[in-house]
Amino acid sequence: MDSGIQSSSSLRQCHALLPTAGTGSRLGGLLPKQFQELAGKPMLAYALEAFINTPKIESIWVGVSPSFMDNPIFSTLTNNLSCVKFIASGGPTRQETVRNTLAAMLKAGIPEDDWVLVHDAARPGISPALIQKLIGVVTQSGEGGLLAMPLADTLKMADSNLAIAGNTPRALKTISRVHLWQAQTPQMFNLKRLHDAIEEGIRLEADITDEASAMELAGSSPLLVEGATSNFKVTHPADWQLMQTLLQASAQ
Ligand SMILES: Nc1ccn([C@@H]2O[C@H](COP(=O)(O)OP(=O)(O)OP(=O)(O)O)[C@@H](O)[C@H]2O)c(=O)n1
Ligand SMILES: C[C@](O)(CO)[C@H](O)COP(=O)(O)O
Repeated sequence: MDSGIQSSSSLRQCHALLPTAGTGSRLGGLLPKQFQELAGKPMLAYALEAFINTPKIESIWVGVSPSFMDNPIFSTLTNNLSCVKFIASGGPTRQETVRNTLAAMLKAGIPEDDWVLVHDAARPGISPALIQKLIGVVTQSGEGGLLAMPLADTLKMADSNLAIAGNTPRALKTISRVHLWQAQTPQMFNLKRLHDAIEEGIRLEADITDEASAMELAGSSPLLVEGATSNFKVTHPADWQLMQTLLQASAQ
């Protein structure tokens, strides 16, 4: 990886953005999940290392909750690598953290036309090969895209018992899974266009749960690039256990 953040106007460079201001409420624990130790190191370290080890990534911007900025974990995670910037841009929602970090990147002089790859700190199964695959498809087509997986299971619509604790919901109908994909990250878009799309989504109070949904709202049709099952999001305790087993096995 190059150490600076200079971009030439003739070449659109790629930057990573890791939102890390979540509280990890569904996982639990004393610290937000991205700072908890998973198979020997903080979960955030896996995603950081994958981007640091991807040669096409020029700089990495980590959106941190202002209350965590003083945490010594950040300098130990990267050995003070100058291409990794920790920004006090965390907001109350994921999309606000991403929007604030994009704004900080623009303010710091990253060219508006450069690419940004937004990746959940809670997806430690990402690898340089997968990041490179997304960069290859997106830069070749010139259009934004995301890693995603075609749905493998049969999909059921449940009745409203889902909302009532202790009740077993019933299937009302089966939804066709043809054309259905599960969105992963990274999600790669033009920096300024993504910033503006999320800004607009927030203004409209739209249900934008990932970067692609903000871009869809703005009229784009992002490319779906097949990811990997191992790139799942660590959300619940069972995900943590499974990821720990996978990471321990791959370290042997
Ligand atoms: N206000 C927020 C909320 C989430 N995130 C980040 O967005 C990614 C995906 O979010 P998720 O896995 O849902 O994390 P949490 O919001 O922390 O989890 P929970 O909903 O269980 O509290 C994580 O890297 C998380 O740190 C963020 O930067 N700012
Ligand atoms: C961005 C994401 O990981 C794509 O699947 C997902 O939408 C994040 O959702 P969360 O509810 O913030 O975990």
